[in-house]
Amino acid sequence: MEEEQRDANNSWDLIHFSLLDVASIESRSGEMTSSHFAEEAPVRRVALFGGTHGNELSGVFLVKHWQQEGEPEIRRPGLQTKPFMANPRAVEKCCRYIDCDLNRVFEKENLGKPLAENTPYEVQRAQEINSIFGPKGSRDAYDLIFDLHNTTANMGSTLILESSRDDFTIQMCSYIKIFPPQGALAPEVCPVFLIEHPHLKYATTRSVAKHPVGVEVGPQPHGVLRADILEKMRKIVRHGLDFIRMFNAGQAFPPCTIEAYKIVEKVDYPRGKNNEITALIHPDLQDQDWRPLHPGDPIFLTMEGEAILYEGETTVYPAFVNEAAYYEKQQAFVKTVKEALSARGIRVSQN
Ligand SMILES: CC(=O)N[C@@H](CC(=O)O)C(=O)O
Ligand SMILES: [Zn+2]
Repeated sequence: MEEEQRDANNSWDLIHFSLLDVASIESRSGEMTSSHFAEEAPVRRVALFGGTHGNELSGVFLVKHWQQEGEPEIRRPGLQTKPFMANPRAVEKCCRYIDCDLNRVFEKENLGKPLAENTPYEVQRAQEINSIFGPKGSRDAYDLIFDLHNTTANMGSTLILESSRDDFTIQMCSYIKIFPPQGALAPEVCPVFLIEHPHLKYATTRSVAKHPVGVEVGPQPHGVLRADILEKMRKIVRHGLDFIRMFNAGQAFPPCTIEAYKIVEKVDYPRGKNNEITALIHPDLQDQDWRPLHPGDPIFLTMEGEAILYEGETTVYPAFVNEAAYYEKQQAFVKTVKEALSARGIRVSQN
């Protein structure tokens, strides 16, 4: 991403940092200690999932590598890190999924369903994953899962969070975004995408862990490996693991506020009578993920050359623009809004 946006993001962070209201942070916490740090359990069991979608090859390739190499890159003192291929049958076929999207089936209902002959492969696999890394929502669940994805959209290195109340993952994102030398991925920014929403949230594979973290790096076509994209994903994982190690070792992290993009709406393509797509993503919107979309800006282009405009009343920030995997989900892009995400100060509990 370009300098301009990075500067904008940084100044935005700074403004909100200086406005940080410590009293409101304190009021969120019953457990706050006298020095204003919430104590959290150590994060000891961490899984690295690749191949949740079998054609998103950065994660597939990294997980295969880490499994072979005996994990030197991902080993950290006091941490158990497990690289894991989430959908091996889809990986083998280099397709997103076999029967249904694995990254949508982790509702409690599916996880507890008795298996039958016609149970989709991914639902069976979800139950296996839940028994290895969950059970979802229980004390026995893995502490944290990094779930590695690629997108065909120009989203850069995006971190996906599921909850605005998960101090640990917000602190981790803050560390990855802004810590020395100038942010782990400098000069690139690392947008944080929040999928918390009453209807739009989906039941992800990583949601079996206590702290789910999605890593979404693009643009990369499905079924293709790009060295630049792989390197970005790898850096995020390394810095994420460093953060966990420092936290477990007793480092305290002060309250922080980061900029996030929160999902507000999915937008479908214009469609004709037989539900066929009648317009393409407009060239002015293509590759413009995380850039402001203002009322009146073009979003689609018909075959007759007519621009279809964004008719909303407020500026939004599009993401997953022209994601290949979302044509079947009837989704051309998602609208997000900027939101400040605050976390309490945290440090590891001693008992
Ligand atoms: C392109 C793609 O697969 N994106 C992921 C996003 C996520 O992991 O939350 C998905 O739709 O499951
Ligand atoms: Zn994916």
